[in-house]
Amino acid sequence: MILLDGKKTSEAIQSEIAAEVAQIKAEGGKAPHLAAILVGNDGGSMTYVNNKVLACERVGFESTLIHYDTEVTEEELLAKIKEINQDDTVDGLIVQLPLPKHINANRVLEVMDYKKDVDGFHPVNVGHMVVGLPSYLPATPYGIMELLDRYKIETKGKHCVVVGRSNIVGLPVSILMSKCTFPGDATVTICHRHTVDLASHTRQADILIVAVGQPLMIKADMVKEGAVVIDVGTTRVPDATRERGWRLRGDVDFDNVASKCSYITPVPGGVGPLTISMLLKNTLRAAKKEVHA
Ligand SMILES: Nc1nc2c(c(=O)[nH]1)N[C@@H](CN(C=O)c1ccc(C(=O)N[C@@H](CCC(=O)O)C(=O)O)cc1)CN2
Repeated sequence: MILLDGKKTSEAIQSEIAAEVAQIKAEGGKAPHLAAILVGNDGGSMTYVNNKVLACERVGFESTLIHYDTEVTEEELLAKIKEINQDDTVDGLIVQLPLPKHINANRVLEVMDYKKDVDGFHPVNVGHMVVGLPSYLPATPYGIMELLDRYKIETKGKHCVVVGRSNIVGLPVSILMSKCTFPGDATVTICHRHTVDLASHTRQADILIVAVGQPLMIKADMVKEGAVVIDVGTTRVPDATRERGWRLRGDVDFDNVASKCSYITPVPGGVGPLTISMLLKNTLRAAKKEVHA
């Protein structure tokens, strides 16, 4: 079994980005600039956004964090997004998800300038991704593709089973895996909450990607011998033995599944860190006007 080391891969990607940014600056160019909007005080969301800001500093980007109380109105949020759309000093904009229930996330994503949508969630970028036009790929699926690529894992003709159909991970990764690219060219099955006999599907997977947020849902008897297993889950579960009172759990029962796999991602240290590096990569591409002129 080979561990897919997301932390090490993420560090390598960030070093590559930092070198490119240093070069841009040395040639008199400006640093890429990411603006991040956070609403509310959810512990996980605050950690992720703070880590994004720290990662920006590490690679030499500029960043702006805009933090609203949970009570912010949708109108206020939309007005801020429109203001940033017009701000030529900002290359990339993200709104951390999930948003509070009183805010319509689709309206928020649609009002964003798709040229600055470095999360790749705007319908224009989603559509471009589907038909193979230049687009920002959503960071987590992009990270999964990067991991498969860097570890040279064969995907062509393989059966890839994706568990979960979210717009952030499950749906886009299933599209990317089915496309005629490397990694890709896989035969893809998407499973979700209404799938009957989930195990009968997951057991057929050469590549199993799980993104449901249900700790330890995938047990050893649900995985084929020699499968590649990508665990996207990062749920905080109470744990009194830890100083912070919780620990992170993936969707896969790693301790019992790992020995059956050819490759597997750990949690933490698997797909999560790549999400941040691929966001940086998209922001760099935005600054270079590489995706949309
Ligand atoms: N606007 C967005 N919102 C959300 C996205 C996204 O891509 N854009 N994805 C997730 C959360 N997410 C990034 O925002 C994210 C999740 C996990 C990690 C990560 O590094 N996880 C570490 C553990 C970190 C910890 O201690 O909690 C790991 O798995 O090793 C980074 C980013 C939903 N919202």
